[in-house]
Amino acid sequence: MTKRLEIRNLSKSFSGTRVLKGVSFDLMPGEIHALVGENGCGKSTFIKCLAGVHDPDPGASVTLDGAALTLPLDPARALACGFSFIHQDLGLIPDLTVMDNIALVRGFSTGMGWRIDRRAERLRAAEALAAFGAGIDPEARIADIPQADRTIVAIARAFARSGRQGRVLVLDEPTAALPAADVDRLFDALRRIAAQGVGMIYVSHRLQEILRIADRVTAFRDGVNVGTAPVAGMAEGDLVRMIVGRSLDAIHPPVAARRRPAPLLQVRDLAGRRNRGASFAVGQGEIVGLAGLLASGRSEIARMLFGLQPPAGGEIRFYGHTVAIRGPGEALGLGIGLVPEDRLTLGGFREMSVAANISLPDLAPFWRRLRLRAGEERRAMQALADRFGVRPRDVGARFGTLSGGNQQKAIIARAMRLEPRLLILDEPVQGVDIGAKAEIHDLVRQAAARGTGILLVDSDFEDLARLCHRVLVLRDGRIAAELSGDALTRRRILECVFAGQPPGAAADGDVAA
Ligand SMILES: Nc1ncnc2c1ncn2[C@@H]1O[C@H](COP(=O)(O)OP(=O)(O)OP(=O)(O)O)[C@@H](O)[C@H]1O
Repeated sequence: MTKRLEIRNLSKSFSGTRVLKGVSFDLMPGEIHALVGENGCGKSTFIKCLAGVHDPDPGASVTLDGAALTLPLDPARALACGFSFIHQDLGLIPDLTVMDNIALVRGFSTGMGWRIDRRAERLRAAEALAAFGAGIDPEARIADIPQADRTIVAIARAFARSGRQGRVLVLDEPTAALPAADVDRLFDALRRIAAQGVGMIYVSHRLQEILRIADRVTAFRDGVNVGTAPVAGMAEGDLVRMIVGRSLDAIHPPVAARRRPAPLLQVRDLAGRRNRGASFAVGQGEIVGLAGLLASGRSEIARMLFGLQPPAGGEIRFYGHTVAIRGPGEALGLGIGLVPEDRLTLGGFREMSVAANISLPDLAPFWRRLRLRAGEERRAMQALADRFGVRPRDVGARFGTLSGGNQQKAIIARAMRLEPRLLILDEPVQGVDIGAKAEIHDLVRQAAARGTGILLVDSDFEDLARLCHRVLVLRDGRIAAELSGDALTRRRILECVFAGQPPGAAADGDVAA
């Protein structure tokens, strides 16, 4: 069979540094080919070369269905060739309907007098969606449909835009924001698309999902393809060895149960837009998890405690004193740190250096006699970035040039540098590779061992069960369950999160993790 895509000797350098080093890769029609590797190994750069965003170094060749493509590509030509790219930010307009979102990219059908022909539009959208078998209503608003369906609409829109059935679909962490039940729905749609002959490159750090959906997997390490293998018969450990070159079995010891510690944070009847009265406490040195479905109000609690959203009611006590936290400055002043869920808008400053991003909230230690000791600041930030494994090892680099996972590590370094008394982590290992995840978890444990109280929002229930002393399950705006000791298992968290959901929603292996 002719290969759908055959890439040979693909290299890419930035200012003389080679980040892709002669990569070869191939994709068959109808194949789902996972691309894995540690943060910064070059996955996004590889994809951007195919998308025509980056020009590869001379010497590469790309063949599509047996025909050689002239390099470099540009975005319009990549699209015309039948490449479609689905990024984590789907780029849909939530207030518009499904059909308007699709029509926006390929132009509206017009009838007499150039009026938009809604019936024709509806038909075209229904046609574009039919291939996915998801039964999505073209007239539904994007904001009102499940997360998985939004991804499906984004794929239908990408295919509609390329004006022909897509030949290569590239998905970048498509399940990152999906609740558990939605993952299966998306996977069903992906299998249907594959059955029609579309080849897929599927970038993800979620190894369990790769084992479920992919036919083959390729691992990159430091810009080099270190292996391609069929997924059938593989276990998670095999994937880990492919990615990091060794086994990580010993890195995740479960946290021992502990006696109730001295209270640090006490929250009573905290209400917001989603929360209808949450009451809980976090003790010194305690790691408390918050579990729930997407939009269950977990992140809202994080925002209210960090002063990013005023509570609609309730009381927050910190070290026994009632406090009003009117902004992040006041939160920081109290000793509350946050690693936000959305690192792109709330997290880092892309144009500033990595060092400046880490040191920003507190430069005081480096001011002496009215002068900022820049060299000293940079050395201290370098040491910190090294401790958190930020790559590349140059804190003078622009933050925006770091890979997604390394940006996340830098933001965690920034929050932990201030040694907060309460550290709120909202999806801290999202987009972070398996080795770095183990390191971040170790750092969280170490911070707790020094007495920091940790409030952890995480969609990976396995991680919550391993890392936390207690897990609070949010449902319908309230804390529906509290799990600790022997009851604190992934299975039990799943059951509590999905209680009241349709039967089967909490089936084992159904979690977005
Ligand atoms: N525009 C750029 N300028 C300089 N260096 C860059 C640029 N874009 C990427 N890099 C570097 O290229 C390397 C590969 O980054 P890339 O984003 O491809 O990694 P990745 O495998 O996608 O990582 P992640 O899993 O964290 O998303 C990194 O060291 C990154 O800092």
